[in-house]
Amino acid sequence: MQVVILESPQAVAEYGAHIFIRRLQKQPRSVLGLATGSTPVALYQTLIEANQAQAVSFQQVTTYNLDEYLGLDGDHPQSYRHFMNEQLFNHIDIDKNNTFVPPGSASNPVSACDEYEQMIEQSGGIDIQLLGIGRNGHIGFNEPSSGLRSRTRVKTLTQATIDDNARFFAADEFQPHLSITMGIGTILDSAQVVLLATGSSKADAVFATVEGPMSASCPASALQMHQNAVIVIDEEAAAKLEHKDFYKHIERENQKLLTQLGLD
Ligand SMILES: N[C@@H]1[C@@H](O)[C@H](O)[C@@H](COP(=O)(O)O)O[C@@H]1O
Repeated sequence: MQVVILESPQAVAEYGAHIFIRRLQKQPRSVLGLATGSTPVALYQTLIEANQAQAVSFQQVTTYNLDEYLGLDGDHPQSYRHFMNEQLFNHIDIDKNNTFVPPGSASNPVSACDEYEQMIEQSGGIDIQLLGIGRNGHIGFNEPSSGLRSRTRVKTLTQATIDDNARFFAADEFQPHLSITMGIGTILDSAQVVLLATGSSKADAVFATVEGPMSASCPASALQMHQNAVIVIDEEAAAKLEHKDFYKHIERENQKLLTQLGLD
């Protein structure tokens, strides 16, 4: 697990975006795993700017989103499909037919989950998966107690997650308590994982993810088992890490090596 600690949320977004940009420059046909929430918004903005400056193209890209609320149609303003259109897809040269979000309004959500897994597999698997993290350590909507090898399925949201996400819904609006989410096993199958976290409200979850025991109590801690996981965080989110200085030292050494090899 590589831990990159940066000064500000903006630096986190740019560092994360450049991982995607470099990958797309090398491999324009990439399959990207995407995330919602407030954290990735600045990263998406950086990708939009890079696309508009013609530094990167999404014409051959396929995307799979992590999760969706069960019971919300893609046209619903609080659906994650709508979020992705607004925050990214409407502003880049991607073919929307190649963008996939779990179908929140599927008549049979159980078989829709299996189909989503098959579609990812048929695309050749995910090259880079972007993740945010919930305050309780969830990734996607894999809440604490999720199986560490779970696949795409219907998940019940915890009250903590419902409360955290209530800010996006009007007071009298229907807020789903169920979701469809890629499983932890699905996420671990991605060739690379990039998790972003910013702000002090994420410090406990980041600590449990990086330095806690691997446990279903903190679903993101399963990333300790991933061969290529990068955790990009700001100082506030890193505040509780015991080995913070060591991670910074490693990152400086990595950068030196990349410069020597002409790969920076
Ligand atoms: N399902 C999403 C997660 O994928 C996201 O990581 C989390 C954190 O969101 P934020 O970045 O707004 O803190 O929110 C939601 O619950």
